[in-house]
Amino acid sequence: MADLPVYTDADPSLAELLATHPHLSTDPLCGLMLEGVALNAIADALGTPCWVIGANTLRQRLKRMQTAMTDAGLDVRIHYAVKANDHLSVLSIIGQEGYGADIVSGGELARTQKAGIPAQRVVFSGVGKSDAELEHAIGLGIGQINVESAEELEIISAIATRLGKQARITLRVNPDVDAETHAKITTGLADNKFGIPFANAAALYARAFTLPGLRPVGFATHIGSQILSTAPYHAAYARIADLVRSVRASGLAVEVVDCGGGLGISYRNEVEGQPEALAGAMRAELGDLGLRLSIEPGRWPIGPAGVLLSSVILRKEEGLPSPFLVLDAAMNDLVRPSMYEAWHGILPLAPQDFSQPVAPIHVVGPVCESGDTFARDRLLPPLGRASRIAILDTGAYGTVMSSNYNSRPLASEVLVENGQWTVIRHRQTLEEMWQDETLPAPPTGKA
Ligand SMILES: Cc1ncc(COP(=O)(O)O)c(C=O)c1O
Ligand SMILES: N[C@@H](CCCC[NH3+])C(=O)O
Repeated sequence: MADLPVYTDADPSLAELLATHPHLSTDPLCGLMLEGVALNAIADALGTPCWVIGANTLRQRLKRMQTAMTDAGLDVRIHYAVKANDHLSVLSIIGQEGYGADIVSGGELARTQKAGIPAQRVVFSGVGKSDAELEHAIGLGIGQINVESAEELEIISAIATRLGKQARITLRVNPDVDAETHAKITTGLADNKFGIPFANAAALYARAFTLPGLRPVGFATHIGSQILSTAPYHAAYARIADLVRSVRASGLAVEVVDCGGGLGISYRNEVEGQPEALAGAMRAELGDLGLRLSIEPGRWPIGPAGVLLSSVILRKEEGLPSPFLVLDAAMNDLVRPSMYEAWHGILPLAPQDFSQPVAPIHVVGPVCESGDTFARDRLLPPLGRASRIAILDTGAYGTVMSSNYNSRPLASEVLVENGQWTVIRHRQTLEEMWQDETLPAPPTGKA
């Protein structure tokens, strides 16, 4: 793996995007295909916008992660980060394949249970777990709680004692390491809200052994998301290894280290994070300590597996320096470009569009914000009203970050598996959008 992301000024061409997305292909009659299924057929049946996830891509990428760990001689448990894509169909694949889950809320915990992932395979992270969430998790016998503050340690001890249970905990340590990613998704710097300050971790770990209702088993760390270099992983794990050695020297047992998630993918032309390099960092820094290791990947396994299908509502070019392609998908569907200036590949669906000359165009949604922009000056063939496109690499942090902004219904979702496609969520109806709202009761008497 190249240690640094490779950026060039040029956007990848349509052919290059196809080459870097092996689950996508083009057919001379059907156009763009995902895992052998024509995306136009899905859009014909369900309309757009519509999310499509390739189950085999998800399975293969998880398997590649597990194999990378095994090949490095490591015993590593994979806890899929539910926040990346929490659909029950996705979670049931995770459960069937024998992986565990990393959760950050009671809602995510409930989803893992509904999808059949045993509570013992679930790890609970997060900087502010409510009492009710902790009670539920401890009551279920959750596999591990990653404690993120001194106060939370006391709260968990009190709740577990009240329930007559032992909570298996690690301390999530903030190693103060720069993950070299977007500031909004950096979590391992000292002034980020996450984790226990490195300098306090050993003393707090010792305190955990003195509190009732706790079974301290080790440490966790997670330095951020969309990480493309292995250097930050080495730096973070080296610090955790130092911590393990020093608390062991003081006579305390350390059984596990949870190495977090964060491995990045190639959205534009970056070299994607390599599980083998991650495994190498884990082995180099933590491999000789006799620990059981785990990871919490979200984006890497599922990001590339998904696309968002959309149709062009119209083209707007009169009197403009640069034309606009207005889609029926918007920032309420996929917020990443507006929130992080994220670059997502865009491919046309029609077969003939792959051989047309390309020209720059701004690609926007219909929401009333200028930030509702998917791409600026994107080189695309001459698309117009009713043309369809796929926005790539939207399997992670896509549907889960959708909203009803501008009273736009949530889009439908499809799972492709073994050449077949199934609707896994129908487009939200207007009634479903407002079903939880109530009108104030009419006044009953005179004022
Ligand atoms: C604690 C924790 N674990 C795992 C993840 C998953 O990260 P990613 O999707 O980048 O693998 C996150 C998100 O950054 C997280 O906060
Ligand atoms: N939502 C972010 C990732 C956040 C990771 C969670 N801690 C994204 O879309 O890139």
